[in-house]
Amino acid sequence: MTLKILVRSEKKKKQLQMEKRGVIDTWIDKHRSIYTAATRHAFVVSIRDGSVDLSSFRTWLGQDYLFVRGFVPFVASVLIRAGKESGESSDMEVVLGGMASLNGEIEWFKTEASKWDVDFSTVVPQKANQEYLRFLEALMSNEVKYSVMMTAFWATEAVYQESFAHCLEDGNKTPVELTGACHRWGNDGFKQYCSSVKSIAERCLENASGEALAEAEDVLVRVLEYEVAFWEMSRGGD
Ligand SMILES: Cc1ncc(CNC=O)c(N)n1
Repeated sequence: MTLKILVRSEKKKKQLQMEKRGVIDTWIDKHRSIYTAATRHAFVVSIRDGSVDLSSFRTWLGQDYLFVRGFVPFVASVLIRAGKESGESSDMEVVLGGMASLNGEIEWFKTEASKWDVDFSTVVPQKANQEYLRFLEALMSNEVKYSVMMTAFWATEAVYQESFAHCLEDGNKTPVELTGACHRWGNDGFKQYCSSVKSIAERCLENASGEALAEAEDVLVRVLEYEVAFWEMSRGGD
C-alpha cells in the first residue's frame, strides 16, 4: 500500500469510529467544561478526599430526598412514553428498572435521615431544587419529544453515576459512613443501567429531526447546569 492510501484508510477508520461514538458523546465533548463542573463538583471531590463537612452532607441529603420524590413522576412519565413509542424494543423494561430502584432509594434516604439526624418533614426545598423539578415537570408534557425526554433522563442519572463512582475510584479517602451513598449511584449495575438509557437516547436521536436534535442538546446542557446548581446548595450548609 502506498503512503497516500494508508493515510486515507486511517482517516476512514477514524471517521467510522467517530460515527460509532454517537451524538451524546459529541455534545459532551462540546460542552466539556459544564459536564466536568457537574460530575467533579467540589462537594463530590470533598466526599472523595474525606474533607466533606457534615452540614453540607446533611443539606444535600434533605434536598436530594425532596428531589427524588419529584423525580419519580418524571420517570413515570418517561415510562408511559416508552410504552407508547418504543414498539417492541426493551425501553420500557430499562425505565421500569430505574423506577424499581427509586423505590429502594426512598427507603435508603429515610434510613440515612435517622442516621444523620435529619428531619425530612422540616426540610424546605431550596430555589435550585424547585427550579430543577419545575424544569423536569415541563419535560413531562406530551408536546416534548421522546428523544428529548430520554436525553434529559440519561443526563440526570449519568451525573450521579459519574460523580459517585469517582468517590469509589482508586486512591479515594471517602469516609466509610458515606460509602453507602457512593455505592448507591456508583455501583456497576447503575453504570450499566445508565449505559442502557444512553443507548435508548442515542437510538432515538439517530432518527431525530434537526429541530429535535437542537432541543435535545439544549436540554442536556440545562440538566448539567441544574445539577451544578444542585450541588452548590450543599455549600450553604443547613
Ligand atoms: C439532583 C439529582 N440528580 C440525579 C439523581 C439521580 N437519580 C435518582 O436518584 C439524584 N438523586 N439527584
